[in-house]
Amino acid sequence: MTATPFHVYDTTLRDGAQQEGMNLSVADKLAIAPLLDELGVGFIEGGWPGAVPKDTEFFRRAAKELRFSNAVLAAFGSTRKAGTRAWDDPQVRALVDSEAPVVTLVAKSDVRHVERALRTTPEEGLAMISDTVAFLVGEGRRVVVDAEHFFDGYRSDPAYSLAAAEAAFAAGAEVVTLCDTNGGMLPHWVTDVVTEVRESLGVPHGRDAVAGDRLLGMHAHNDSGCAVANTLAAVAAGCAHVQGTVNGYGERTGNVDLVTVVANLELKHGLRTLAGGGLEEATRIAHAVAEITNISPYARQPYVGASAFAHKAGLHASAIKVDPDLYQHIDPTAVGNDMRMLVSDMAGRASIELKGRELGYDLSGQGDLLTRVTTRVKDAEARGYTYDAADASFELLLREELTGTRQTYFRVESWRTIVETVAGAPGHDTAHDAASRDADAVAEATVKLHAGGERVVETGEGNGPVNALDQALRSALTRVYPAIEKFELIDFKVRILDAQQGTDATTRVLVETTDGQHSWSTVGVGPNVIEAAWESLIDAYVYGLLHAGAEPR
Ligand SMILES: CC(=O)SCCNC(=O)CCNC(=O)[C@H](O)C(C)(C)COP(=O)(O)OP(=O)(O)OC[C@H]1O[C@@H](n2cnc3c(N)ncnc32)[C@H](O)[C@@H]1OP(=O)(O)O
Ligand SMILES: CC(=O)C(=O)O
Repeated sequence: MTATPFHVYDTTLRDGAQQEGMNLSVADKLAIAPLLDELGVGFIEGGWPGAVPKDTEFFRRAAKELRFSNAVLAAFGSTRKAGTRAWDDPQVRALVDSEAPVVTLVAKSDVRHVERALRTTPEEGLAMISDTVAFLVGEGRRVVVDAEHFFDGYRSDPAYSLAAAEAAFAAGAEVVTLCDTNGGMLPHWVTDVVTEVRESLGVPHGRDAVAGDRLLGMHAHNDSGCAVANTLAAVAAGCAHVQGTVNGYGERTGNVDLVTVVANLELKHGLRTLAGGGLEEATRIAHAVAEITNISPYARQPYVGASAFAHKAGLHASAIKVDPDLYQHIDPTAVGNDMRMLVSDMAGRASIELKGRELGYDLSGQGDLLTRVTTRVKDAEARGYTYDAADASFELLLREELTGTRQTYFRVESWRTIVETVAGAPGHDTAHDAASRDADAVAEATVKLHAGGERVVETGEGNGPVNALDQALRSALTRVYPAIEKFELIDFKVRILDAQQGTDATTRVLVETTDGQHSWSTVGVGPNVIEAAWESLIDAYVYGLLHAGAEPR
């Protein structure tokens, strides 16, 4: 007998899509599925054919268009309706028609749900499970049974929940997944229930299972904040199949984050769960899925978040300089992530040295320089600057200390901006209220500067003063520095730092700029929002020119 491989079962395309605000098209699903296969999951649940028209179409196209290296497709659906026959139930037939080799049936295993939600008898509830599983097995399908509300049901009436699981196994189900549908379980409850169920049903522990053995699975939701812990507890207690979603998408507070689960199992328990070394691609894949779902990745997500290995405190950096393991639970490359140093008022010299290394500057052995930069950063942060969100401004500061001079591509003589509403302008209606007149405001900016051996005076128009300044600066500089044509301001964040000062408050402006390939962030601070934005904008242009390799003219 060969050992049964551990099952990693992804339900991003089905339960993940049940997340509020998520709406996956067929094309989105067809684009996500290959990423899940690349990650190395064994099962990809594509949706509920027969119930959701897009899912029916997904299975139709997937059968023709997708070829997986690691995964098989699973079609999800429910057991037959009460009082019907499985082969007559159109939704059960749609599961067969989907041509998915695996069918996952949601089945009621809490007798209270059978009586109150299905409005049928406990006996008919069990027959619905056995008939449907037996029919699908007869149709040549591998069957997984998702025993809905299993933990709640078992804690209230263990005999019925066990009978539901036994009915599924006896009819030929390969896996019975114990579902914490309401997500309220705690890890020690999960340990107790899984252990008792295994013993009652004669299911071997996952680590001892061989082909043909009954297997238990775990399907966790995160309502109690314990989804990962509950899934790990279930595996430790003997489950050999885990279900979850990439990025923890799902109903309410989400399903368990499958990447966190497999990273813990592989890196902490030494269990082989994914095919083909996909864990090292996990960060890229999780972010690529987030691009398709159009939900911004969560920076503090375990393992794959942008902040998962970002270090801010100076003391952490000083130890990391000796050995990164001193302040990291794993090597970030194991999940395809990177260590990053954040520079802020909490930085020490070690933070600056490591940040310098990250940016390509070897600052080792330059104690005085490190002290000067650390002091400048702390002083500037006390005045409102923030460098952990503005790497480009930090690099300009560092270069200034390294070279003793600030790189200048142009010398600004003056700048000015005006905002006005023009009566009679297209779309302007003088009869409107004040709020609508504000909507017609236009901005104009003038910059006077010296570049390329000339004095240049340019104006720019925009929908706001910063946009107008950006336009004017661009017009003034592009002829001398053509690289600027590719620069685009993509984000602009304003924060009032001492709000109790009212209109006298200090303002911080963060600007993000791209050249189409890379993006960089800069910071400016001032009593006036436009002044702060101007400072940030100038840093953005200087940094962009520096990295474009422009020669000052
Ligand atoms: C825990 C989970 O997340 S399970 C996945 C849930 N996902 C979804 O619900 C998304 C897709 N769902 C849908 O498109 C629709 O809800 C459908 C097509 C499934 C059902 O819609 P409708 O046919 O309009 O039925 P309606 O919502 O009124 O009632 C559901 C029916 O399913 C029955 N049912 C519910 N659970 C089960 C089950 N596990 N097994 C068999 N029948 C079930 C109910 O008893 C009810 O039957 P009735 O029509 O005889 O009263
Ligand atoms: C099956 C499922 O999605 C649940 O019980 O949560």
